[in-house]
Amino acid sequence: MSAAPPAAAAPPLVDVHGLPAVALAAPDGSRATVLLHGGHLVSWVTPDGRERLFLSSRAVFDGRAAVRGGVPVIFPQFNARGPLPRHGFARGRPWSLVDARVDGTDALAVLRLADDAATQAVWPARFVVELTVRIGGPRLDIELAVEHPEAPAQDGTPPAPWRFTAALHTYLRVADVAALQVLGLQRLRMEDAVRGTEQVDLAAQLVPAGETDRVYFDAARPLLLDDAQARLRLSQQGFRDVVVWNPGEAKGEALPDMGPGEWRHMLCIEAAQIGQPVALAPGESWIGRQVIELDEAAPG
Ligand SMILES: O=P(O)(O)OC[C@H]1O[C@H](O)[C@H](O)[C@@H](O)[C@@H]1O
Repeated sequence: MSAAPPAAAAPPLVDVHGLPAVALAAPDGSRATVLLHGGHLVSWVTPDGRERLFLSSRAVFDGRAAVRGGVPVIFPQFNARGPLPRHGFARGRPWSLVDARVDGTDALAVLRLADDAATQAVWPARFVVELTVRIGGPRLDIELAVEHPEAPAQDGTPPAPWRFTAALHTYLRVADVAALQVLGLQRLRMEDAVRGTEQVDLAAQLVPAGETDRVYFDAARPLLLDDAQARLRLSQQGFRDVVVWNPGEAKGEALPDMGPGEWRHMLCIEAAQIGQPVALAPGESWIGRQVIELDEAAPG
């Protein structure tokens, strides 16, 4: 898909390891960088100057592969739960910049991905996906809007309903994955891909120990991530499920695009829609959002 021209007020694109990106700067000093490749947020810096997202030192920026870190957009299929390549195709496609500006105390960017010949070759659906990244204060707000347009495809095929799963696959930077806890997941139905079990999680907190790969379903309450450096509050709307992932030592060291030992400094807490795929008829749309806030009462 060719990139749409940015809106008049949009800042010039910057270069991130050879890929075009939009750089956001809010009046309070918070900053973010979003690659057009994948609509991929790769950096979020809070006003205190601290990077809050993990980005692998060996991330591949070749304009095809998914970047290891930041916030990959997973659409229209989560993981291997369908016929498409793992995690769908949105994270490997070129998105276009629709808007980027300062809005009061915030800075925001809007990026768009629409179906084209390449997506239709693997997934015969007409779609428009818009990602809005908004920063300001100690807060990151990411919205994913998915629309089923009413118009027929270019070849005249009438629009038909389709279903998708999705996630904002957020890689949080943590001091030490073995010394943190996630609160708010108790009493949720959970699929544990490491143990191959499905159960209701009764633990008051999740303390990742080794490889962790879990889907928690119908996670309605906000989560807290406490580590030595900060307390983050994560909330979501639209997305019903939460994924918590860390590859652990053996798989983390084996990932070709993860630097040595770096798996210790990341934890993915993903706002996801997995258990109940969303069905959209022509003209319908769906919105999911993940909001991450630094709790300033905590140390760090
Ligand atoms: O390596 P990727 O394709 O980016 O996937 C990374 C991870 O994503 C999700 O969190 C899944 O639950 C994991 O099973 C998967 O390993």
